Amino acid sequence: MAHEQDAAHGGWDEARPTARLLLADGTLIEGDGLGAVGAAAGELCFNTAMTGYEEILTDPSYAGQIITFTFPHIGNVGVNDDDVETVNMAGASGVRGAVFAADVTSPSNWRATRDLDAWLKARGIVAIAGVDTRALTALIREKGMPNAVIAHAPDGRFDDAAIKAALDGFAGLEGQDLVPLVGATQRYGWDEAGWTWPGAYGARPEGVEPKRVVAVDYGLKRNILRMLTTAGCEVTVLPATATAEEVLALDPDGVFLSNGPGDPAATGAYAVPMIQGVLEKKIPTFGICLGHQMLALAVGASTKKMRQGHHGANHPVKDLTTGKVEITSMNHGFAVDRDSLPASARETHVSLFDGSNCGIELTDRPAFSVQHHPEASPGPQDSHYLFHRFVGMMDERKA
Ligand SMILES: NC(=O)CC[C@H](N)C(=O)O
Repeated sequence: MAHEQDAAHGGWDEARPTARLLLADGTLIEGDGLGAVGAAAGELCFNTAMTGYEEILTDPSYAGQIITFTFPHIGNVGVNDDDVETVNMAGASGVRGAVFAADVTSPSNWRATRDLDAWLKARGIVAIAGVDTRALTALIREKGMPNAVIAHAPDGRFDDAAIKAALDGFAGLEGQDLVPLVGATQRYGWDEAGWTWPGAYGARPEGVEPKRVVAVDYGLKRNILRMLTTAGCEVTVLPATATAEEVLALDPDGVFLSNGPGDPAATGAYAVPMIQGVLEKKIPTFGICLGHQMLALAVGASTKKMRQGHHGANHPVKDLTTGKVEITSMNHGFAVDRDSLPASARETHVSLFDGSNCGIELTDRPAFSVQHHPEASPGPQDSHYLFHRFVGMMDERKA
Protein backbone atom coordinates (compact mmCIF):
# COMPACT_ATOMS: atom_id res chain seq x y z
CA MET A 1 0.00 0.00 0.00
CA ALA A 2 1.74 3.11 -1.19
CA HIS A 3 1.34 6.38 0.65
CA GLU A 4 1.47 9.88 -0.82
CA GLN A 5 5.12 10.54 -0.36
CA ASP A 6 6.05 7.46 -2.34
CA ALA A 7 6.24 9.22 -5.70
CA ALA A 8 8.55 11.90 -4.30
CA HIS A 9 10.82 9.29 -2.76
CA GLY A 10 10.74 7.06 -5.81
CA GLY A 11 9.39 4.11 -3.86
CA TRP A 12 9.40 2.97 -0.26
CA ASP A 13 8.86 5.89 2.07
CA GLU A 14 10.91 5.44 5.16
CA ALA A 15 10.06 8.91 6.39
CA ARG A 16 6.79 7.97 7.94
CA PRO A 17 5.87 4.30 8.23
CA THR A 18 2.17 3.71 8.90
CA ALA A 19 2.50 0.39 10.68
CA ARG A 20 4.60 -1.11 13.43
CA LEU A 21 5.28 -4.56 14.70
CA LEU A 22 6.82 -4.46 18.16
CA LEU A 23 8.11 -7.73 19.59
CA ALA A 24 8.27 -8.39 23.32
CA ASP A 25 12.09 -8.25 23.27
CA GLY A 26 11.93 -4.67 21.96
CA THR A 27 12.57 -5.45 18.28
CA LEU A 28 10.71 -2.85 16.21
CA ILE A 29 9.73 -3.54 12.60
CA GLU A 30 8.14 -0.80 10.53
CA GLY A 31 6.11 -0.98 7.37
CA ASP A 32 2.97 0.06 5.53
CA GLY A 33 -0.29 -0.25 7.44
CA LEU A 34 -3.43 -1.77 6.07
CA GLY A 35 -6.62 -3.27 7.45
CA ALA A 36 -7.97 -2.04 10.77
CA VAL A 37 -6.52 1.06 12.43
CA GLY A 38 -5.25 0.70 16.00
CA ALA A 39 -3.10 -1.71 17.96
CA ALA A 40 -3.57 -5.41 18.72
CA ALA A 41 -1.45 -7.81 20.73
CA GLY A 42 -0.96 -11.51 20.15
CA GLU A 43 1.51 -14.33 19.75
CA LEU A 44 3.46 -13.97 16.51
CA CYS A 45 3.68 -17.11 14.39
CA PHE A 46 4.47 -17.82 10.74
CA ASN A 47 2.43 -19.76 8.18
CA THR A 48 4.14 -21.27 5.14
CA ALA A 49 1.07 -22.02 2.99
CA MET A 50 1.38 -20.73 -0.57
CA THR A 51 -2.37 -20.41 -1.08
CA GLY A 52 -5.49 -19.92 1.01
CA TYR A 53 -4.78 -16.69 2.90
CA GLU A 54 -8.50 -16.04 3.34
CA GLU A 55 -9.12 -19.47 4.90
CA ILE A 56 -6.09 -18.96 7.15
CA LEU A 57 -7.19 -15.48 8.26
CA THR A 58 -10.66 -16.82 9.12
CA ASP A 59 -9.51 -20.00 10.90
CA PRO A 60 -10.86 -19.48 14.46
CA SER A 61 -7.91 -21.44 15.87
CA TYR A 62 -5.75 -18.36 15.24
CA ALA A 63 -7.50 -16.37 17.99
CA GLY A 64 -4.89 -14.49 19.99
CA GLN A 65 -2.28 -14.75 17.23
CA ILE A 66 -0.62 -12.55 14.63
CA ILE A 67 0.29 -14.42 11.44
CA THR A 68 3.41 -13.79 9.38
CA PHE A 69 2.79 -15.08 5.85
CA THR A 70 6.01 -16.46 4.39
CA PHE A 71 4.48 -16.49 0.90
CA PRO A 72 5.31 -13.01 -0.37
CA HIS A 73 2.24 -12.14 -2.45
CA ILE A 74 -0.88 -12.02 -0.34
CA GLY A 75 -4.14 -10.44 -1.51
CA ASN A 76 -3.75 -11.00 -5.26
CA VAL A 77 -7.02 -12.92 -5.62
CA GLY A 78 -9.01 -10.73 -3.23
CA VAL A 79 -11.55 -12.33 -0.93
CA ASN A 80 -15.02 -13.88 -1.30
CA ASP A 81 -17.76 -15.25 0.93
CA ASP A 82 -17.22 -18.93 0.13
CA ASP A 83 -13.67 -19.21 1.45
CA VAL A 84 -14.49 -17.97 4.94
CA GLU A 85 -13.71 -20.76 7.43
CA THR A 86 -15.34 -19.08 10.43
CA VAL A 87 -18.80 -20.46 11.09
CA ASN A 88 -19.95 -18.45 14.05
CA MET A 89 -18.53 -14.98 13.93
CA ALA A 90 -20.16 -13.00 11.17
CA GLY A 91 -17.89 -10.10 10.36
CA ALA A 92 -15.27 -10.83 13.02
CA SER A 93 -12.15 -12.98 13.19
CA GLY A 94 -10.11 -14.59 15.90
CA VAL A 95 -6.78 -13.63 14.41
CA ARG A 96 -5.33 -10.38 15.77
CA GLY A 97 -3.09 -9.32 12.93
CA ALA A 98 -1.28 -10.20 9.71
CA VAL A 99 2.22 -9.54 8.40
CA PHE A 100 2.97 -9.46 4.65
CA ALA A 101 6.13 -9.10 2.60
CA ALA A 102 4.80 -7.33 -0.50
CA ASP A 103 2.26 -4.55 -0.61
CA VAL A 104 -1.26 -5.75 -1.37
CA THR A 105 -2.27 -4.97 -4.95
CA SER A 106 -5.72 -4.81 -6.60
CA PRO A 107 -7.35 -8.24 -6.74
CA SER A 108 -7.60 -10.13 -9.99
CA ASN A 109 -9.83 -13.19 -9.80
CA TRP A 110 -13.33 -14.08 -10.99
CA ARG A 111 -14.31 -15.18 -7.49
CA ALA A 112 -13.20 -11.96 -5.78
CA THR A 113 -15.98 -9.87 -4.28
CA ARG A 114 -13.79 -7.52 -2.26
CA ASP A 115 -10.18 -6.44 -1.84
CA LEU A 116 -8.17 -7.70 1.09
CA ASP A 117 -7.48 -4.30 2.64
CA ALA A 118 -11.17 -3.34 2.98
CA TRP A 119 -12.01 -6.84 4.17
CA LEU A 120 -9.30 -6.78 6.86
CA LYS A 121 -10.61 -3.40 7.99
CA ALA A 122 -14.19 -4.68 8.19
CA ARG A 123 -13.05 -7.68 10.27
CA GLY A 124 -10.94 -5.61 12.64
CA ILE A 125 -7.66 -7.24 11.59
CA VAL A 126 -4.60 -4.97 11.72
CA ALA A 127 -1.98 -5.68 9.05
CA ILE A 128 1.49 -4.55 8.05
CA ALA A 129 3.10 -4.92 4.62
CA GLY A 130 6.61 -4.28 3.38
CA VAL A 131 8.20 -6.51 6.03
CA ASP A 132 11.23 -8.74 5.51
CA THR A 133 9.21 -11.84 6.39
CA ARG A 134 12.19 -14.13 5.73
CA ALA A 135 14.19 -12.46 8.46
CA LEU A 136 11.17 -12.42 10.76
CA THR A 137 10.52 -16.13 10.17
CA ALA A 138 14.18 -16.93 10.85
CA LEU A 139 13.88 -15.01 14.10
CA ILE A 140 10.75 -16.95 15.15
CA ARG A 141 12.41 -20.25 14.25
CA GLU A 142 15.42 -19.35 16.32
CA LYS A 143 13.79 -17.82 19.38
CA GLY A 144 10.26 -19.26 19.37
CA MET A 145 6.96 -17.44 18.88
CA PRO A 146 7.18 -14.06 20.63
CA ASN A 147 4.37 -11.96 22.01
CA ALA A 148 4.00 -8.86 19.86
CA VAL A 149 1.89 -5.80 19.10
CA ILE A 150 0.87 -4.85 15.60
CA ALA A 151 -0.21 -1.23 15.12
CA HIS A 152 -1.58 0.76 12.19
CA ALA A 153 -1.74 4.57 12.19
CA PRO A 154 -2.59 6.00 8.74
CA ASP A 155 -0.98 9.36 9.61
CA GLY A 156 2.15 7.67 10.94
CA ARG A 157 1.59 9.06 14.44
CA PHE A 158 1.57 6.18 16.91
CA ASP A 159 0.31 6.17 20.46
CA ASP A 160 3.39 4.64 22.10
CA ALA A 161 1.68 4.33 25.49
CA ALA A 162 -1.22 2.40 23.95
CA ILE A 163 1.19 0.09 22.12
CA LYS A 164 3.12 -0.60 25.31
CA ALA A 165 -0.11 -1.16 27.27
CA ALA A 166 -1.31 -3.66 24.64
CA LEU A 167 1.95 -5.59 24.85
CA ASP A 168 1.99 -5.55 28.65
CA GLY A 169 -1.66 -6.61 28.72
CA PHE A 170 -1.05 -9.73 26.63
CA ALA A 171 0.17 -12.56 28.83
CA GLY A 172 0.76 -15.06 26.02
CA LEU A 173 -1.27 -18.09 24.98
CA GLU A 174 -0.18 -20.45 27.72
CA GLY A 175 -2.94 -21.00 30.25
CA GLN A 176 -5.51 -19.23 28.06
CA ASP A 177 -8.87 -20.70 27.18
CA LEU A 178 -9.86 -18.76 24.04
CA VAL A 179 -12.72 -21.03 23.01
CA PRO A 180 -15.38 -18.63 24.39
CA LEU A 181 -14.17 -16.02 21.86
CA VAL A 182 -14.87 -18.14 18.81
CA GLY A 183 -16.98 -21.20 19.67
CA ALA A 184 -20.74 -21.52 19.15
CA THR A 185 -22.86 -20.11 21.95
CA GLN A 186 -25.93 -22.15 21.08
CA ARG A 187 -26.91 -25.37 19.39
CA TYR A 188 -27.39 -25.31 15.63
CA GLY A 189 -27.99 -27.74 12.83
CA TRP A 190 -25.71 -27.71 9.84
CA ASP A 191 -27.45 -27.44 6.51
CA GLU A 192 -25.20 -27.75 3.51
CA ALA A 193 -27.58 -25.87 1.24
CA GLY A 194 -26.02 -22.65 0.13
CA TRP A 195 -22.53 -23.60 1.15
CA THR A 196 -21.48 -25.16 -2.12
CA TRP A 197 -19.51 -23.76 -4.99
CA PRO A 198 -18.75 -25.40 -8.33
CA GLY A 199 -16.97 -28.69 -7.82
CA ALA A 200 -16.83 -28.36 -4.07
CA TYR A 201 -18.00 -30.50 -1.21
CA GLY A 202 -21.24 -29.95 0.58
CA ALA A 203 -23.92 -32.36 -0.57
CA ARG A 204 -24.65 -35.56 1.29
CA PRO A 205 -24.37 -38.62 -0.99
CA GLU A 206 -27.75 -39.89 -2.18
CA GLY A 207 -29.26 -43.11 -0.88
CA VAL A 208 -27.07 -43.15 2.21
CA GLU A 209 -28.67 -43.43 5.62
CA PRO A 210 -27.21 -40.36 7.36
CA LYS A 211 -25.16 -40.79 10.50
CA ARG A 212 -26.20 -38.54 13.36
CA VAL A 213 -23.10 -36.69 14.45
CA VAL A 214 -22.79 -34.21 17.29
CA ALA A 215 -19.93 -31.80 16.62
CA VAL A 216 -18.62 -30.01 19.68
CA ASP A 217 -17.56 -26.51 18.65
CA TYR A 218 -14.32 -25.17 20.10
CA GLY A 219 -13.89 -22.88 17.07
CA LEU A 220 -15.04 -25.13 14.26
CA LYS A 221 -13.88 -24.63 10.68
CA ARG A 222 -16.57 -24.61 8.03
CA ASN A 223 -14.82 -27.14 5.81
CA ILE A 224 -14.98 -29.72 8.59
CA LEU A 225 -18.77 -29.44 8.48
CA ARG A 226 -18.68 -29.77 4.70
CA MET A 227 -16.43 -32.85 4.92
CA LEU A 228 -18.61 -34.55 7.55
CA THR A 229 -21.71 -33.85 5.47
CA THR A 230 -20.11 -35.17 2.29
CA ALA A 231 -19.04 -38.32 4.11
CA GLY A 232 -22.71 -38.96 4.93
CA CYS A 233 -23.28 -37.28 8.30
CA GLU A 234 -26.11 -35.15 9.57
CA VAL A 235 -24.45 -32.73 11.93
CA THR A 236 -25.76 -31.00 15.03
CA VAL A 237 -23.31 -28.53 16.52
CA LEU A 238 -23.18 -27.99 20.29
CA PRO A 239 -21.27 -25.33 22.23
CA ALA A 240 -17.97 -26.34 23.84
CA THR A 241 -19.54 -26.24 27.30
CA ALA A 242 -22.07 -28.96 26.44
CA THR A 243 -22.13 -31.73 29.04
CA ALA A 244 -21.95 -35.45 28.30
CA GLU A 245 -25.67 -35.67 29.19
CA GLU A 246 -26.53 -32.98 26.63
CA VAL A 247 -24.48 -34.72 23.94
CA LEU A 248 -25.87 -38.18 24.71
CA ALA A 249 -29.44 -36.86 24.84
CA LEU A 250 -29.20 -36.38 21.06
CA ASP A 251 -28.50 -40.12 20.69
CA PRO A 252 -25.54 -39.56 18.34
CA ASP A 253 -23.98 -42.26 16.18
CA GLY A 254 -20.72 -40.38 16.60
CA VAL A 255 -19.19 -37.37 18.33
CA PHE A 256 -16.79 -34.98 16.66
CA LEU A 257 -14.38 -32.76 18.64
CA SER A 258 -13.36 -29.67 16.69
CA ASN A 259 -10.23 -27.58 16.27
CA GLY A 260 -9.96 -24.40 18.32
CA PRO A 261 -7.66 -21.72 19.72
CA GLY A 262 -5.65 -21.31 22.90
CA ASP A 263 -4.03 -23.64 25.38
CA PRO A 264 -5.65 -27.10 25.42
CA ALA A 265 -4.83 -27.57 29.11
CA ALA A 266 -6.91 -24.48 29.93
CA THR A 267 -9.85 -25.76 27.87
CA GLY A 268 -9.78 -29.25 29.35
CA ALA A 269 -11.58 -28.23 32.53
CA TYR A 270 -15.02 -28.46 30.91
CA ALA A 271 -14.14 -30.43 27.76
CA VAL A 272 -12.58 -33.43 29.49
CA PRO A 273 -15.56 -34.53 31.66
CA MET A 274 -17.83 -34.33 28.60
CA ILE A 275 -15.47 -36.46 26.49
CA GLN A 276 -15.01 -38.99 29.28
CA GLY A 277 -18.80 -39.36 29.53
CA VAL A 278 -19.05 -39.98 25.78
CA LEU A 279 -16.16 -42.46 25.76
CA GLU A 280 -17.74 -44.39 28.60
CA LYS A 281 -20.73 -45.11 26.34
CA LYS A 282 -18.36 -46.30 23.59
CA ILE A 283 -19.73 -43.75 21.10
CA PRO A 284 -17.37 -43.43 18.09
CA THR A 285 -15.36 -40.24 18.59
CA PHE A 286 -13.13 -38.29 16.20
CA GLY A 287 -11.07 -35.22 17.08
CA ILE A 288 -9.08 -32.72 15.02
CA CYS A 289 -6.29 -30.49 16.37
CA LEU A 290 -7.65 -28.99 19.62
CA GLY A 291 -10.12 -31.90 19.55
CA HIS A 292 -7.14 -34.27 19.32
CA GLN A 293 -5.50 -32.58 22.28
CA MET A 294 -8.80 -32.79 24.21
CA LEU A 295 -9.15 -36.53 23.54
CA ALA A 296 -5.57 -37.03 24.77
CA LEU A 297 -6.27 -35.01 27.92
CA ALA A 298 -9.46 -37.01 28.49
CA VAL A 299 -7.48 -40.28 28.70
CA GLY A 300 -4.95 -38.76 31.09
CA ALA A 301 -2.20 -37.58 28.72
CA SER A 302 -0.76 -34.06 28.79
CA THR A 303 0.02 -31.34 26.24
CA LYS A 304 2.97 -29.01 25.94
CA LYS A 305 3.79 -25.71 24.25
CA MET A 306 5.85 -25.92 21.07
CA ARG A 307 8.64 -23.50 20.26
CA GLN A 308 7.71 -22.44 16.73
CA GLY A 309 4.55 -24.50 16.21
CA HIS A 310 3.32 -25.94 12.92
CA HIS A 311 1.44 -23.60 10.59
CA GLY A 312 1.33 -24.39 6.88
CA ALA A 313 -0.04 -26.60 4.15
CA ASN A 314 2.90 -28.86 3.31
CA HIS A 315 3.65 -30.75 6.52
CA PRO A 316 4.58 -34.41 6.03
CA VAL A 317 2.94 -36.76 8.53
CA LYS A 318 3.53 -40.50 8.71
CA ASP A 319 0.65 -42.88 9.33
CA LEU A 320 2.32 -45.47 11.54
CA THR A 321 -0.33 -48.09 10.73
CA THR A 322 0.16 -48.10 6.95
CA GLY A 323 3.61 -46.52 6.68
CA LYS A 324 2.16 -44.00 4.24
CA VAL A 325 3.19 -40.36 4.32
CA GLU A 326 0.47 -37.76 3.88
CA ILE A 327 1.12 -34.10 3.15
CA THR A 328 -1.05 -32.16 5.54
CA SER A 329 -2.36 -28.81 6.59
CA MET A 330 -1.27 -27.74 10.07
CA ASN A 331 -2.07 -25.02 12.58
CA HIS A 332 -1.05 -25.69 16.14
CA GLY A 333 1.28 -24.29 18.77
CA PHE A 334 0.73 -26.99 21.41
CA ALA A 335 1.29 -30.72 21.05
CA VAL A 336 0.36 -33.93 22.84
CA ASP A 337 3.28 -35.24 24.88
CA ARG A 338 3.68 -38.82 23.61
CA ASP A 339 5.50 -39.88 26.75
CA SER A 340 2.37 -39.08 28.74
CA LEU A 341 0.06 -41.35 26.68
CA PRO A 342 -1.54 -44.14 28.73
CA ALA A 343 -1.40 -47.79 27.64
CA SER A 344 -4.95 -47.45 26.29
CA ALA A 345 -3.84 -44.89 23.66
CA ARG A 346 -1.70 -45.86 20.67
CA GLU A 347 0.24 -43.26 18.69
CA THR A 348 -0.93 -43.48 15.06
CA HIS A 349 0.68 -40.50 13.31
CA VAL A 350 3.91 -38.53 13.69
CA SER A 351 5.24 -35.34 12.13
CA LEU A 352 8.18 -35.95 9.81
CA PHE A 353 9.36 -32.39 10.44
CA ASP A 354 10.09 -32.74 14.14
CA GLY A 355 8.82 -36.18 15.21
CA SER A 356 6.05 -34.71 17.36
CA ASN A 357 2.82 -36.62 17.97
CA CYS A 358 0.18 -36.17 15.26
CA GLY A 359 -2.44 -38.78 16.06
CA ILE A 360 -3.75 -41.34 18.54
CA GLU A 361 -6.34 -44.07 18.70
CA LEU A 362 -7.75 -45.68 21.80
CA THR A 363 -7.28 -49.42 22.07
CA ASP A 364 -10.31 -50.06 24.27
CA ARG A 365 -12.85 -47.64 22.79
CA PRO A 366 -13.80 -46.50 19.26
CA ALA A 367 -12.03 -43.15 19.31
CA PHE A 368 -9.21 -41.54 17.34
CA SER A 369 -7.87 -38.09 16.63
CA VAL A 370 -5.23 -36.21 14.63
CA GLN A 371 -3.21 -33.08 15.23
CA HIS A 372 -3.18 -32.04 11.58
CA HIS A 373 -6.18 -30.80 9.58
CA PRO A 374 -7.67 -33.49 7.31
CA GLU A 375 -10.27 -30.96 6.12
CA ALA A 376 -7.32 -28.86 4.94
CA SER A 377 -8.78 -25.62 3.56
CA PRO A 378 -6.30 -24.59 2.59
CA GLY A 379 -4.14 -27.58 1.88
CA PRO A 380 -3.79 -30.98 0.27
CA GLN A 381 -6.51 -33.62 0.45
CA ASP A 382 -4.30 -36.58 1.43
CA SER A 383 -5.95 -36.93 4.84
CA HIS A 384 -9.60 -36.87 3.73
CA TYR A 385 -9.70 -40.63 4.38
CA LEU A 386 -9.98 -39.91 8.09
CA PHE A 387 -13.57 -38.67 7.68
CA HIS A 388 -14.43 -42.01 6.04
CA ARG A 389 -12.67 -43.86 8.85
CA PHE A 390 -14.98 -42.05 11.29
CA VAL A 391 -18.05 -43.04 9.26
CA GLY A 392 -16.74 -46.63 9.06
CA MET A 393 -16.44 -46.69 12.85
CA MET A 394 -20.07 -45.59 13.17
CA ASP A 395 -21.15 -48.25 10.63
CA GLU A 396 -19.33 -50.91 12.60
CA ARG A 397 -20.99 -49.93 15.84
CA LYS A 398 -24.43 -49.96 14.22
CA ALA A 399 -23.86 -53.40 12.68
N1 LIG B 1 -5.96 -25.67 15.12
C1 LIG B 1 -6.12 -25.99 16.39
O1 LIG B 1 -7.11 -26.60 16.78
C2 LIG B 1 -5.08 -25.50 17.34
C3 LIG B 1 -5.08 -26.17 18.68
C4 LIG B 1 -4.34 -25.40 19.77
N2 LIG B 1 -4.91 -24.10 19.97
C5 LIG B 1 -2.87 -25.28 19.41
O2 LIG B 1 -2.41 -24.22 19.09
O3 LIG B 1 -2.15 -26.26 19.46
